[in-house]
Amino acid sequence: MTTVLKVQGASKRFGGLQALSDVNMQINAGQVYGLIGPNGAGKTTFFNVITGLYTPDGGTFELGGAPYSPTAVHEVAKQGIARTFQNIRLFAEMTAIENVMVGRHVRTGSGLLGAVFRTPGFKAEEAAIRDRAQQLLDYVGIGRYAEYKARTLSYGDQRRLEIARALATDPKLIALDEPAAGMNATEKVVLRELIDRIRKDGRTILLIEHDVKLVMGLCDRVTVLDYGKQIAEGTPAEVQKNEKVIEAYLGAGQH
Ligand SMILES: Nc1ncnc2c1ncn2[C@@H]1O[C@H](COP(=O)(O)OP(=O)(O)OP(=O)(O)O)[C@@H](O)[C@H]1O
Repeated sequence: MTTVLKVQGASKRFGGLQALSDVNMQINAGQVYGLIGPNGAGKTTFFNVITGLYTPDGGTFELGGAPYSPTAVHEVAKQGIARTFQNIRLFAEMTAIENVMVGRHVRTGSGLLGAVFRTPGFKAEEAAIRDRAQQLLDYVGIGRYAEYKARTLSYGDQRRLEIARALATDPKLIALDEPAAGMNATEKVVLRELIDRIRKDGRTILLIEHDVKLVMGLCDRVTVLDYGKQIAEGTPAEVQKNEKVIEAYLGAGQH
């Protein structure tokens, strides 16, 4: 089995607060891996650390068998981790397809500056990139909105657009930060089908999610954080029975 992401001893402190202490994670190719825990447990901090948004205080990081140092977001994207955000971060005034095209430029020669200045190299690549972006919009189910401004899409569709943009970088690992947040039951079903399809198409997914039903239904393995510590790791069935996990959730007033 190929390991896609291997993290050992990830730690991050904010002043007096140990937001992550010594967290380990191994995600194998083709897995959907869940990261759960009560509010403030450190899930987003972990995402921010592995994607280069926060500099870790400690830890070793491997992606696709090679060490990587998560020091800059752009470098991590190039290395092969793409992510979405809890608070959607799209270019609101750009069209859906342009948002995906920006994602694709991580993988092309002319880069974002080429896109901005429309260099000759950029123009040559643009048609192919646009085709690929349209395919990705179709893939996530919002192809008909390609020319709509991102801000005019429904919340659920904006989340799917973020996933399309992440996929555009051809990532080794796609990290989804609460993709179901704010979605209604019907949208959640569609999202679940999409994540399942992404996995079947050979991608590896790391998922932060509050919707425990969604996590338990989708994930192969789960890590549970509480106050920055990893209190459980295992299959959804194992984790659900774990006493520490039950306590952590009840203590946080969640069920
Ligand atoms: N940039 C920061 N500066 C200071 N403290 C931070 C920062 N980012 C996160 N924290 C703190 O670290 C702890 C973990 O926060 P984090 O956002 O990672 O939790 P979470 O599990 O993602 O929570 P939620 O489910 O509410 O999103 C919290 O106590 C939070 O206040």
